[in-house]
Amino acid sequence: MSSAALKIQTLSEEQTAAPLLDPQIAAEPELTDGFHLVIDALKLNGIETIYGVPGIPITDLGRMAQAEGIRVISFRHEQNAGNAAAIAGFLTKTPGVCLTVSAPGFLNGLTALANATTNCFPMILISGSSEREIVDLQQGDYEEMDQLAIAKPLCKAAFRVLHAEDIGIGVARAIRAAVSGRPGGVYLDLPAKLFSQVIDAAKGEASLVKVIDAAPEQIPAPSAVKRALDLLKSAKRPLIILGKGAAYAQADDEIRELVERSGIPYIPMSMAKGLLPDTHPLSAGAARSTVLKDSDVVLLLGARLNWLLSHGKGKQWGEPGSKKFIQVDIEPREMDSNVEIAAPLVGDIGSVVKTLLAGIDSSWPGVPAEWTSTINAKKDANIAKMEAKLGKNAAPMDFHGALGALREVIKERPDAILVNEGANTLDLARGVINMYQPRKRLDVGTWGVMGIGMGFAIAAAVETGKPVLAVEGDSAFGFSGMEVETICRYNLPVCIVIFNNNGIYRGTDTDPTGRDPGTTVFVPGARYDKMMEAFGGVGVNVTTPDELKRAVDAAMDSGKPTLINAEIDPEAGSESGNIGSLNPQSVVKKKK
Ligand SMILES: CC(C)(COP(=O)(O)OP(=O)(O)OC[C@H]1O[C@@H](n2cnc3c(N)ncnc32)[C@H](O)[C@@H]1OP(=O)(O)O)[C@@H](O)C(=O)NCCC(=O)NCCSC=O
Repeated sequence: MSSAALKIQTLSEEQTAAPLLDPQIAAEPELTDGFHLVIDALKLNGIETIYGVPGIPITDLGRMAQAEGIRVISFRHEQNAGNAAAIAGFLTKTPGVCLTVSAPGFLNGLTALANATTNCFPMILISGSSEREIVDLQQGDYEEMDQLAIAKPLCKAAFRVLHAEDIGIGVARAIRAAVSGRPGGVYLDLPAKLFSQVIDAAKGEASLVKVIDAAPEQIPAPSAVKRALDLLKSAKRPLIILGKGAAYAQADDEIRELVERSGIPYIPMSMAKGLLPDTHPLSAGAARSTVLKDSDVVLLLGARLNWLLSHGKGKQWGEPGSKKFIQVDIEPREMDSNVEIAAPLVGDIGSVVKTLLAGIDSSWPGVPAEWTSTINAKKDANIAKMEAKLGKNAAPMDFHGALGALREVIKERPDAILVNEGANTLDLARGVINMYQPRKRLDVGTWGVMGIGMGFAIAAAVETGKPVLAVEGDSAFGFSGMEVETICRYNLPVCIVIFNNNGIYRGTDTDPTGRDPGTTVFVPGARYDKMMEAFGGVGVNVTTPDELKRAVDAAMDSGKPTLINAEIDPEAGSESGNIGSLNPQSVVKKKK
């Protein structure tokens, strides 16, 4: 029986005083209300978890959802709850739900919603909102704001439900919009009055909608597949680029087969690492510059030609006109967004890869040995260069020494989830820490946004039950650090390692006037581990890679919430990590 069925009986005083089996009461229709209908609609559509922050007007919604068996994870800030919902969507292909209060809470969640949309993560931000009548006349309601209008440009779709009988269709629209086609963020506005609207339970139940086949397969046209295969066959130096769209698709076996059967070298974008193990012989990740520059045909599989790939042009891509692109994407308008796409393949990744595989048969020409040996030579040289930097067990630690220790942790526990954010901490970890399984590396994504750390870590632990290692720059951690309390409260198997070099990029900046600290430095020698201890978790301070490895091993084995403050040399680190070239710098000297 649905939760809508028992609920509310509005009894007059005389009725309450009457005997229990009074036929007059038995004849009362069963009632339900907006609160229960929202919960029923979510449950009907397989939503098992809500990430949010309680408050007016959704406090009771959270309580009731918990009572009805939905897992409700309450955060300390909406942005972190939103990030959790977004990554839950990425991991499960079901929209992650974030629940926030009106105006300020809604705005706090909006960054995560916009980030989810940019990254193509399916997510629904449900916010309570103030009374329409007062908001529209701008009469100064509590937390007055036209939230729907504000959300619209920042997400894929935005809906408002005004009547209890429309809750079912509103939730269904939100779910379908989030996951169908290119996934993204959806906003669902639920004004406070809606929750207490009472309607007949049977009518309410009949109004619920179960979304059938929320993200239908999209099969590419045979002519488009032939065009792509012909181009791929003609290549002398082919390359596959795996993006996080490929990781999202959960077509892991087919993608692996495509790479292995075609013999084409591949590079993974950051969150596609582990789709095939980074140690795979066809991985060209350690020869990135070479393959981007020298390849002649590039198959983009769920990867977009945005800033992370230098928009598909310029020095990094070799001689102008030297490249032909095949692009696989579910969104037709992605094609030609930066350069000409010679063979657009529009469809869902799973369906497209299956059709490509059908064309890779015994007549497949294979990949010229000259190309693979060029790649292997570059790979070996870069790997040897990298190895020389790892394994230094000195204090103070540099980034490579510390990351060398963490590389071993993931090698020994390939099913653990790695969350990673920072500048140097992100860029260097991406290269050093090999991944072995799909969707195990979660990071700053398309925007390079800081602040995803604790939200991602919490959702990863909740959704997968696997141990999570969050490798955080000290600055990046600060954006969501208060959620260590949430991690302790829910006793989640999350181990946070903070690369603490006393500042952003480095810890050595100074104020030329001598008045204040430099703009990029933090309190020197801060002990982030004490934050975790304050909430009953395990805090450890380490100064060498050996100590770091021991502490992380203990945390991953015990599953206890742990925060390890890893003291990194304040001199270590470079400006903006390795994307410093994007950071404008003044060349004009100020006149005295
Ligand atoms: C833009 C990028 C996709 C591309 O960066 P690149 O430096 O060109 O590539 P990377 O993959 O990091 O590789 C750097 C070099 O290391 C080599 N490389 C990669 N993996 C390995 C391994 N395992 N061993 C040895 N060498 C390796 C790779 O071939 C490159 O060398 P060569 O082939 O010799 O070139 C990436 O930097 C990125 O994802 N950046 C996002 C950064 C971000 O969002 N920051 C948040 C902003 S924080 C605000 O400050």
